[in-house]
Order: sequence, then C-alpha cells, then structure tokens
Amino acid sequence: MATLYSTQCPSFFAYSPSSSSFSSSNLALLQRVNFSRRFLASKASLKSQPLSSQAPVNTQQHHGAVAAAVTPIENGTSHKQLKAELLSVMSPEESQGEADFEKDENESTVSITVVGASGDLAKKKIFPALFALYYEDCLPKHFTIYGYARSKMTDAELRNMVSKTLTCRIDKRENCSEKMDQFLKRCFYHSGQYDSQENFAGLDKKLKEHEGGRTSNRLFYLSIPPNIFIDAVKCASLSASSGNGWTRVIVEKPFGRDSESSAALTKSLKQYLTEDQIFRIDHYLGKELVENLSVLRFSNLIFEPLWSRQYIRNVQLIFSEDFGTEGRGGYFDHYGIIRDIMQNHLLQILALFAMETPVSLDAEDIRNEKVKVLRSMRPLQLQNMVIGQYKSHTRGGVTYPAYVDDKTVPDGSLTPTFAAAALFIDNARWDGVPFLMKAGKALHNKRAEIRVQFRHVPGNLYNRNIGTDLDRATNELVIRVQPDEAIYLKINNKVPGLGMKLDRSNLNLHYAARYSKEIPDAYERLLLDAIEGERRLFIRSDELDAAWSLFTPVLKELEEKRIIPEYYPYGSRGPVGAHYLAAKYNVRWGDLGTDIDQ
Ligand SMILES: NC(=O)C1=CN([C@@H]2O[C@H](COP(=O)(O)OP(=O)(O)OC[C@H]3O[C@@H](n4cnc5c(N)ncnc54)[C@H](OP(=O)(O)O)[C@@H]3O)[C@@H](O)[C@H]2O)C=CC1
Ligand SMILES: O=C1O[C@H](COP(=O)(O)O)[C@@H](O)[C@H](O)[C@H]1O
Repeated sequence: MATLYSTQCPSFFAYSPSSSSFSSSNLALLQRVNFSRRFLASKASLKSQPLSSQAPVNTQQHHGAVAAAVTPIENGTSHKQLKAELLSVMSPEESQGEADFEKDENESTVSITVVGASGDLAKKKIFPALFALYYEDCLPKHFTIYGYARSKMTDAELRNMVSKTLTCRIDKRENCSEKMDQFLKRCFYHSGQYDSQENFAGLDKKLKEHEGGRTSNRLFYLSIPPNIFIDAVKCASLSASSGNGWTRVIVEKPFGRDSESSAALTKSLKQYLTEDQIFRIDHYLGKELVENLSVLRFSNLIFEPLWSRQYIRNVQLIFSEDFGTEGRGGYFDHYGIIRDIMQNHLLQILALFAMETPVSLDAEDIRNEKVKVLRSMRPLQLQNMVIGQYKSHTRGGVTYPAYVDDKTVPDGSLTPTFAAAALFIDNARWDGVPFLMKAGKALHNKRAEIRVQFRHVPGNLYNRNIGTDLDRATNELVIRVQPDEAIYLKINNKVPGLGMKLDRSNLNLHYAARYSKEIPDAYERLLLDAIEGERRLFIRSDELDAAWSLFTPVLKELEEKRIIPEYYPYGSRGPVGAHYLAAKYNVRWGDLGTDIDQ
C-alpha cells in the first residue's frame, strides 16, 4: 500500500489516502496516539510555565509522531489489533500520555468567544472555519462557542445568522445538515459592551455554566475594529479569564498604523496579557501554499541550493483583487493598500521565503529566522515605490466606480489602492536581489502569487535557438497562492520533431488535478493552531516592530508630502509606473500573461 502524507485533521494524525476504507475507529486511535504524544510534549513544557501562559507544542516532536503514525497499516486491521500494536510500541511515558490525554479530554474544555460576532469577518470567516473544524473532528470533545457583541440577539438568532454562512466541503457532504445542527447547538450569544467589565463578567458566568467545573481553557477572537481592541482585552482579561486553564486572545490586524501606534498597541495589550497569550493573526500565513513554502524549499534538494543571489535574479510578490473597497472604504481610507496588504501579508511571505534554515520547526526557531530577514532589510524608500488609485471606468456598458465614489471615502482622498515597491535584503544570501511587491484593488484579476525568476544560463549552447530576449527564456518558478492553487516551473524544452526548435513549457503541479481534497480555509488552520497553542503562524511582537520599521518612514513621507497617486482605470492592470519601477532593476513583471501562465 502506498503511504502518502495526507491528513484528515492535519494537526493530529496522518493516514494513507488510499486507505479510505480504513475504519474510522482506527483513524481515531491513530489520532489519539499522536495527540497523546503531543499532549506529553506540551505537558513537559507546561511544567516550566505559569498556568495563564501557553504550552507550546514541540513541533518537531509532533512531526515525529505524525511520521510514526504514517507507518503503513494494512486495511482490515481491527481496531483492537491496532490498539494492541500501537500500545506495544509506546514507551511507558507515551502510555501514560495516552492515559493523561483521555483524562484531559474528559476533564478540560475549550470556550471560544468571538468578540464582534455580529460583524462581517465573524460571519464570513470565523464561524464557517469553526464549523469546518467541528466537521473534521478537530475541536476538542468539550467545547462551547460564544458570540459577543453589542447587538441584541438571542441564541436562536445567532444560530440563524451563523447557519446562513455555513457550508460543507464539496468532498464532505455526508451528514452535513445533521452536523450543522449539532454544531449550532453548541453556539450561544451574549450581548454586551466592549468596555464593560460587568458585561464580560456576565459572559464569564455563562461560560462557567458550560464548563461544568472542568479545567477551562478560553480563546477570545477579537473580530472588532482596532479602536476598541484594548477595551475588549481589558474587560475580557479582568472579568472573563480562565481561572484554572489557559486564556488566549487572537488579535486581528491592523496592528497600528506605524511603528509608534503599533508599539503603543503592544504596550497596552501587555498590560493585560503576556506575549504568550497574544495571537496576532495574519491569515496569509494560514494559506495552504504559504504553509507549503518551507516544505518546498527545505524538503526538496533541488530548490535549496538555488535559493540565493547566485541563481535568483529577482523575486516578485503579487497580490491583486478584481473588486474595489466596496463597503470597507471607511476602514481602508485610514490604512491604504501598503498597510492593508504589503506591510503584513506580502512581507510575511517574503520573510518565510528568504529566511535561513531554522534550527527546527518550532515556532520560536522559525520566527527567529523571519525576524533576522526583516532586520536585514533596508527601509523602503520613496524612489523605490509607486502608488496608484483606481478611477471610474466604463466597460461593456457598465460603469465601475472610482475609489473616491465610495460614500465612506472622503472627497479628494489620496489613499493608495495600488502600490508597487522594490525591497532589498542586505545579507549574504540576498545582497542585490530585488524583491518586488505589487498589490492592488480593482485590478483585472484576483490573484496572489510568488514568482521567482532565475538567472540566465551562462554560455547557453542554445542561445541561438532562444532568440534575443534571454529574460523570456530563463526559468521561473511560480507559486500561485490563490485562486486555483498551483506550483509550476517554466523550463525550456525541445519542440518534438526533426528540427531544433525550443519552446517554454511548464512542469506543473496543479492542486485541483493532483489532490482531490478541498483546501481548508486559512482561518481553519489558524484557529486550530491557536486552540493547540501552536504559534508558528502568528506574528511575534519583535517581528511586528521590524515590519513596521521598514514601512513607517515611507508611509510618513507619502502622507507629509501628499504624494498624488497615479490613477488607473477600474479593472485595468494598474499604473504604468509599476513597469518603470521594475525596469529600473532590469525586471519584467512575470504576471503579464504569457501563453504558459494559466
Ligand atoms: N472583514 C474582513 O474581511 C477583514 C477584517 N479584518 C479585521 O477584522 C476585524 C473585524 O472586521 P469586520 O468584521 O469587518 O468589522 P465590522 O466593522 O463588521 O465590526 C465587527 C463588529 O464590531 C462592532 N463595531 C463596529 N464598529 C464599532 C464601533 N465603532 N464601536 C464599537 N463596536 C463596533 C459591531 O458589532 P456590534 O455593533 O453588534 O457591537 C460589528 O458587528 C477588524 O479589525 C478588521 O480590520 C481583517 C481582515 C479581513
Ligand atoms: O487582510 C485583508 O485581506 C483581504 C484579502 O484576503 P483573501 O484571503 O481574500 O485574499 C483583503 O481583501 C482585505 O482588504 C485585507 O484587509
């Protein structure tokens, strides 16, 4: 039986996809064994920490455990047989871990409170992600979900609101509505002000009733505008923290507007929480292909040796959306595209892409390497930046609005809805390699991708067959984060036939063709990690400081000098200036749409 790495609930266990008939009780057992190993690992680290802080999972140990469970197990193996087999290979500590796990499962509970439950993000992303986790059996045995917001709602009204946004995966339609009903029964609502300790104490009382005297672990997801983060954190922490388990808070971006406001936010958060309790979310880190970046690089011999200035000419990080700020103009105008996308999502991808090999897969080891990259970078300069704003455009009889037509945007706003930038990492690996970023709203397509353009082949024997445009003949690795996830490598190839004609082709890993399983939403992975105390995909405060120090000077300059953005038509490819910026560094944007870019 071919054994591949595929997971049902990824954090817990792995099994062979070809063993779809593998009994669910056997799967559950494998899950338990892995979980008990993880539990042991986290228990070991708990001993040295105060109760209110986190118990980080040792990812290396976790991966070891997963690998252990991937050992081929024949279909038809009975549950009893399997349990006996697994118990026989467990060390005494692991058997104890298994017992502890069972005890812990029965004696502890996780309460997840979505603060701002009436809002857009909660409806669109958080509740659906929680349901997906529930469907996949990834939530703990005892869990309760609470919605908290000022709006008046009954439990039934919250359930009704949530039910409208729940969906089942295409490959998981079985018992879907039954599962939805079960999930909704575990969702409740508490109405309260964000700055009222009394209202949070009311929540605490209700949570305690659900927790029924078990060890209570509590996760608060702040899905509210940033101006009320601190009020909510203060009240949640003072009135609704767990008394005997962990308390964690997921904080949504924006984390400030610049270095100063971000530092002030961190300082205020730390009045009520330890750094270990703060989970700063950047949902791009939860995207499948971003998570895969390190796998691609560090587990394939062919990539890592090429991953430097010696072979890479430039790296491009591209984000585009084919819609404007519709409905979010009020928020957006205060931040703009540089803060909304570049300083966080694209910069995080850049750091992961460019970091040195971490000592291990532990969160701190990975985050240490990312910080080093950020701290090796030159702060962005105005001359390495182009900004744009979309204007109205009529196409096919339809008129698309300008950014400033949005009623929530002040007249004459200069806020960029598009930006392109050239960044540099001044370290031995990347010296002189331009990292180009481009992000925009209301462009011609919706896409997020990483493009790696390699150097020309020195003394290429086939130069004559390639023609004069050597750039077009160099290898390019494209990691398409979304939509239609894919990794493809552009290579030169001989066109079959008696002549010697070359063309460009793709070595193509197209996810939809290769994997039948639907890709989980980023929020699922991140919520699961927060519940498990895995911080690898969350932003540490020093990472945040380093990220802001790269962008703060240029953001201030743009605002102080009131730089006018280049206007581009809604639905276009963005300002021409982006091409001049790239040309300054001998780069051609890779997303111009060649015949082999699908
Ligand atoms: N929506 C998205 O796609 C994304 C959002 N984010 C971030 O997530 C967080 C939540 O976003 P989103 O759901 O869109 O936000 P919303 O504007 O929908 O706000 C969420 C809830 O907060 C309450 N609220 C809104 N404004 C105020 C206010 N001025 N004072 C007090 N309470 C208020 C409302 O609940 P009630 O009135 O019932 O109390 C509202 O339902 C924000 O930090 C946002 O930046 C990040 C990435 C994407
Ligand atoms: O953080 C944000 O991300 C979304 C894009 O997220 P995606 O997962 O749909 O690609 C963006 O629309 C929004 O402006 C920004 O705040």
